[in-house]
Amino acid sequence: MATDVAVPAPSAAASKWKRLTFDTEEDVAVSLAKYTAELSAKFVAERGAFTAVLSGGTLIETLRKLAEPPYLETVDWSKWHVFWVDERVVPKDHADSNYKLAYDGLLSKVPIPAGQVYAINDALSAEGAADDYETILRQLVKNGVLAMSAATGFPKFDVMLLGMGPDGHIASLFPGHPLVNEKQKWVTHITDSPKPPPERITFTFPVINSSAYVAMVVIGAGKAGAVQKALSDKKTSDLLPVEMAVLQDGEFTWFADQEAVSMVRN
Ligand SMILES: O=C1O[C@H](COP(=O)(O)O)[C@@H](O)[C@H](O)[C@H]1O
Repeated sequence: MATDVAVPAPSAAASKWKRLTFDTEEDVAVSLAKYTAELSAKFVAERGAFTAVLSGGTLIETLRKLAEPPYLETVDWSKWHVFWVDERVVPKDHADSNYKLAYDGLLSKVPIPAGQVYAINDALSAEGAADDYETILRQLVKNGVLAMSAATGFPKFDVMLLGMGPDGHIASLFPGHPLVNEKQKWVTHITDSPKPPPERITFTFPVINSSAYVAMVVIGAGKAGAVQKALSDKKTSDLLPVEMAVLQDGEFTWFADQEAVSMVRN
């Protein structure tokens, strides 16, 4: 059972925002698969392609129902283009790789053409891999696969399916780290991530905030403190990264279980 709350986000008065709360993680997984499949159908019909950005972490497990019937058969996987909002700079077969996590949990089970899955070049340094990934994105904009936001001048992905750490970090944008203030680059790198492994690449806030749709998926009591702060209408200057995700011209949806919103006052 979902509780659907659609109110202006305290930090995003101008952007569309809603919170969907479910009794269990299983219910979140059911709704997230439906949401993603519906967006895929919408964008494939409108523009003949669907650009989907994944995070690592627990998000991939909660996406599991997308690789099951009916979506396994009904989604037009041939039109999908898959990206990572962040990636650890490790070999693609390493246990810490976000690519490996998504491959094992989703991509190996659905028929997305291999050339439309944009993993990082794991032979490069963190800086080199970030520059290389941005170059690939720029080429996809030229090809018309990836849209641009008229509002921001940054790429506009059709959907970003994101998780959040217990500290409120999203992508590899961590609380108090200078990377949260990057305003020019599309993709940047970090060599001192407070969460291991230390070397990562990450989309920047201008790119995240240019998305058409963002699903922020939060499960479990470990996320409750950050969820409470993010959903509070009392904003302080020490914004968590998740509070800096404010879409310019898109729709932001929280998918939460009861435990994750257990500290939120309705
Ligand atoms: O390190 C990372 O952590 C976040 C959150 O992960 P979770 O396991 O707490 O859901 C994830 O979204 C990000 O992609 C990943 O690199």
